[in-house]
Parts: sequence; structure tokens; C-alpha cells
Amino acid sequence: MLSIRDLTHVYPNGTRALDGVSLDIPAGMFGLLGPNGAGKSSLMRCLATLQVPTSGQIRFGEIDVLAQPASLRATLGYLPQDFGVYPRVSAEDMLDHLAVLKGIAGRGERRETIETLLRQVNLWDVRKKAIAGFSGGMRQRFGIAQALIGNPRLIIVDEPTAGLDPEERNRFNNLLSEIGESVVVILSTHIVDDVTDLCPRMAILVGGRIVQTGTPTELIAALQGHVWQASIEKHELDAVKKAHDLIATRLRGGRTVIRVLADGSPGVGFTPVDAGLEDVYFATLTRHRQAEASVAAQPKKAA
Ligand SMILES: Nc1ncnc2c1ncn2[C@@H]1O[C@H](COP(=O)(O)OP(=O)(O)OP(=O)(O)O)[C@@H](O)[C@H]1O
Repeated sequence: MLSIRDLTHVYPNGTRALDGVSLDIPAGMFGLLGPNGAGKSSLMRCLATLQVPTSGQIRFGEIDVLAQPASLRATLGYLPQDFGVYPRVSAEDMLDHLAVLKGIAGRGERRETIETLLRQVNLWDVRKKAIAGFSGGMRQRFGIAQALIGNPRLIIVDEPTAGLDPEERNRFNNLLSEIGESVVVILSTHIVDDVTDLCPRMAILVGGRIVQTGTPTELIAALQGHVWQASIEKHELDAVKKAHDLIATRLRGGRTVIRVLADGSPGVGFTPVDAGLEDVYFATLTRHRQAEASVAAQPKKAA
């Protein structure tokens, strides 16, 4: 179990990227959803001990992560949002180098580990090729192979499928789903479908705060009966926005299809629809923005 308590991170320029984040993350896949700038990477970097938070606590089982970062690193697999540099060395040599850094000293053990990993991520046939020449999907599969070296018990993957085509995304997600159930895997993403497909538990992070947490099934069930859909003309959109809690707009065949939140029928032309995780996500973002706007609109008390 990974336990995060009241984690706050303020960058030197004053940006409060994390603002009192508390979460309990059990073994299995955990989805952390949030829009750009929500603080996902900041949280992942704090958990991976690459950044010391301004305040708060992180525990992973017996390990006090902030006091014992080296103990956490020994059991951590991390796939960052962007590797940055892709070396001209082969996948096999690079994994060998990383396995040495992870403390696998025996040559035989390393060779065995690397072969298993390269076969697992389907890169065995291209093991002699330079990573610099790999496609985006191959790079991400290499990324997960390096994260799995040394059988980590905590695996953090930061927006791994952004920019992958649907086939590669599927392949990558299948790989993630094969990671053992006794391991904590945190998948940070802004792609709702990745969480729907993979994660029995999830949280939504917005503006550095956890605004929703639970199982996708529970969160969807709570919205059932409250999501309504209608097809409108584009010019009607402004009026609809003023009159209803709009959570999504999509163009379909030249018409604008909208989804709104309402306890009962919002009016003529609306039909009730099954809620999905995307509705949960957009409804959460909409409510958060409305709450922020109403706080901002309140008159400031005189000092
Ligand atoms: N090194 C830094 N110095 C100052 N501000 C930063 C730094 N890194 C991130 N931020 C800011 O902190 C906030 C959270 O950024 P972060 O990258 O953690 O979000 P994110 O959810 O991962 O977003 P994205 O999906 O765009 O990567 C943003 O406002 C960002 O501009």
C-alpha cells in the first residue's frame, strides 16, 4: 500500500503544483486522471523521489519515502513522461547498462532478465537496433521493459500512451495489464479510456488537489440517470451553456451533440443516456471550475 498524506509542492516561482494531496493506493492498477497542468507529473516525481515535496508524507509499506529515498528506489520502476534523450546504443546494451545500475551484478542473471523483458515487450527481434531509431510505440515498450528490471513493487508510468496510435496504445496497455496484481502500478494520464480499460481504482487531480476518488464503477453509478443528451445547432450552444450544466460537446455529422447533467429532464429534445467514465471526468472538471469561479466572484473582504 502506498499512502500519501497532505502532500504539497510549491515551485520556486510560487506555483503551487500540489496542494494537500492525500491518497491510499492499494496493490493493482491505479489511474490518476487530470488535465494538463493538474500536477500529475509533479506528484509522480515526488513519489519517484526525484523531487522533494515542500511538505507532507509518503509511505510505501514499511518505507518512509522522504526519509529513506534509497530504499524506495531499490523497489521502484519509473517510466517518465519523456525520456528526453534516446541513445544510439542498442536496446539490449542499454537494458544491460540499466540492469547494472539497478544492482544486478551477475552477467548470467542479467542476460536472463534482459531476454525475458525484451520478449515480454515484443522487442526481442529488434534487440540489436539502436533505440534512437525506434518508433514512439517501441520506445514506450522499451520504457516499460527498463521500468520492470529488478521486479519492482511500485511502478509509476507517467502519460505513457500520449502520442501513440490506437494499435500501439492497445499493445502498451496489454503489457501494463500483465504486470502482477501484488504490485502497485500508478498510471498517470489524461486519456480516460486508458483508466476505463485498465484501472480498478482511480482518482482525479485538478489544480493540485484530489477532487474525486473511487472505483470507476462506483463513480459511474453515481452519475447514472443524471446524464442527458441532445443534438442542437451550433448557434444554440451559447444559450444551452447558460441554461444547463454542460459537460461535453461533440460534432457529429455537422450537428452539435451535447451532454448535460440534470436531476430530471432538462427539456424538449433531451434523452437520458448511460453515463460513462468520460462523463464522470468532465462532470468533475465542470463542477471544479464552477466552484473556482464562484469563489473568485465573491467580493473580497476588506483587510
Ligand atoms: N519546474 C517547474 N517550475 C515551475 N513550475 C512548474 C515546474 N514544473 C511544473 N510546473 C507547474 O506546475 C503545475 C503542474 O505541472 P505538472 O507538469 O505537474 O502537471 P501535469 O498534470 O503533469 O501536466 P501535463 O499533463 O501538462 O504534463 C503547472 O502549472 C506547471 O506549469
